[in-house]
Amino acid sequence: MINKTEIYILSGFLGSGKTSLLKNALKQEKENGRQIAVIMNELGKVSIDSDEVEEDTPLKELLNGCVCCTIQGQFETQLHSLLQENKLDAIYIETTGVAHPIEVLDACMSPLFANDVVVKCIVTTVDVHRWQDRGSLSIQLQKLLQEQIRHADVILLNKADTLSESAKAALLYEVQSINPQAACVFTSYSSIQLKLLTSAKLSEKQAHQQAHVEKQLHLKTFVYEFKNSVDLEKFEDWLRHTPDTIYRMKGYLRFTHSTDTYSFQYSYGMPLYMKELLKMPTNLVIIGENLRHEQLKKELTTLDQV
Ligand SMILES: Nc1nc2c(ncn2[C@@H]2O[C@H](COP(=O)(O)OP(=O)(O)OP(=O)(O)O)[C@@H](O)[C@H]2O)c(=O)[nH]1
Repeated sequence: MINKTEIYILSGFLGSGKTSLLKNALKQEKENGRQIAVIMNELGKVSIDSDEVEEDTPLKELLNGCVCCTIQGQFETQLHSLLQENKLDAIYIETTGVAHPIEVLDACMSPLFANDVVVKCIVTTVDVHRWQDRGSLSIQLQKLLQEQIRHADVILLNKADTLSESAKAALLYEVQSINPQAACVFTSYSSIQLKLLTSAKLSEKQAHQQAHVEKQLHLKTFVYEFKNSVDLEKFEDWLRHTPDTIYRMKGYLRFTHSTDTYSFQYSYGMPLYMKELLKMPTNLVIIGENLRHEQLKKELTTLDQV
């Protein structure tokens, strides 16, 4: 089997330490001899942080918009071309400080290449001082900080060197009450051992262990490749019975009633089908929490019968 390219999503509020983390990770990846590319997304027209990436690392910049809002299509194109032009072990994506992790994950899982990549983990850096003062932020930004923590697999509580032990304990308690599953570490200048990220089979392992006890799980993705055309009615019936912890589905499908390929989008319970002019790979990408991979596979295989 061809090795999939690992994707690491670096999330976290403005100034929380994402670029420091990226620099750190790239240095260690280089020492390990792995081939890495970087996508940097910044809101401004000019990238400042891209100078931090050495010239031999393929770099794509997405400026003047946020992956998760205005430029998702552009992001997918860039990711696709990075994957086609290079043989990569991993891609690091530094998101804007205001990106929402689910939307970024969504953008990484285009049905065009979902089978060639594996999103290893979402890492969220938290500026502990900003967190302590979060009451001064707008409600929306406070909510975003929480969401960035809630959906992370690894959380770096950064700029923690000046915190007292009791302040650390209180902080850890707060963060873990939002996200009990993530690995949480206190850091200074986002300094970590790369293993914390690369061994983040973590989320899969946790998912597996916890599937038996029905605890809340992390955000997961699942890709199914259809071999055959599908009966639309049965497909819609299946959709109606999917759990509401599935936030998003997208892909390309062929139906028994037509020779065309359809693009399929599904969010907030609403399916949308559109005729595709090109022949696309019939992948279905599913994003959600508590995804039961085996169950989904079984159900989709049943639909996928001639
Ligand atoms: N004192 C202190 N400063 C830090 C620490 N980590 C990062 N900084 C500084 O905080 C600033 C922001 O860090 P970055 O790594 O650029 O953070 P970022 O999340 O990439 O920032 P944006 O790209 O603006 O969203 C920089 O000036 C860093 O040098 C830390 O642990 N302690």
